[in-house]
Amino acid sequence: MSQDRVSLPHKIIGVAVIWNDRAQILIDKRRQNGDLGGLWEFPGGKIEPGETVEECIAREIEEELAIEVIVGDRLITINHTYPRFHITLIVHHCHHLKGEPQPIESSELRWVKVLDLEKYAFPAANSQIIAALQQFIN
Ligand SMILES: Nc1nc2c([nH]c(=O)n2[C@H]2C[C@H](O)[C@@H](COP(=O)(O)OP(=O)(O)OP(=O)(O)O)O2)c(=O)[nH]1
Ligand SMILES: [Mg+2]
Repeated sequence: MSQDRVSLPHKIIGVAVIWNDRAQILIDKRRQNGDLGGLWEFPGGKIEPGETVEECIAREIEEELAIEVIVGDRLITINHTYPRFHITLIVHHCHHLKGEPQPIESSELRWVKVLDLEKYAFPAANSQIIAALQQFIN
């Protein structure tokens, strides 16, 4: 059977835009192997059953980066279809509280200004997040 639209898996992801006190955002580089390998992203991961998006984001950030954040307002929700799955990205602003971020599940971390985000290669779904951030700072 061919993989038509409706048969694709749907991932629902909590995504963090983590701000520091210098108005920079934390981005991570996905490992080279696997889906969207080598691209930069905002930290986050799948919402587990029974979990709110805020709980998911706080948990993923602890697991992926070993830091504590305050999860704040929602920036945007994006639906996107990749060749092999559908994705919903629920993106929240977060504030970095404590801990030095560690690249536990990624190959690299970087604090960047919103205006520098365009220098990094992100997955296709992220262009709407970056546009929302550019609007947010204006
Ligand atoms: N965290 C995060 N994921 C993103 C972004 N943009 C984007 O397309 N994604 C996609 C990549 C992944 O397919 C999914 C994130 O879920 P995940 O971190 O649990 O997935 P994964 O591919 O690393 O692992 P898995 O599905 O094999 O368990 O969302 C982004 O900015 N941040
Ligand atoms: Mg993840």
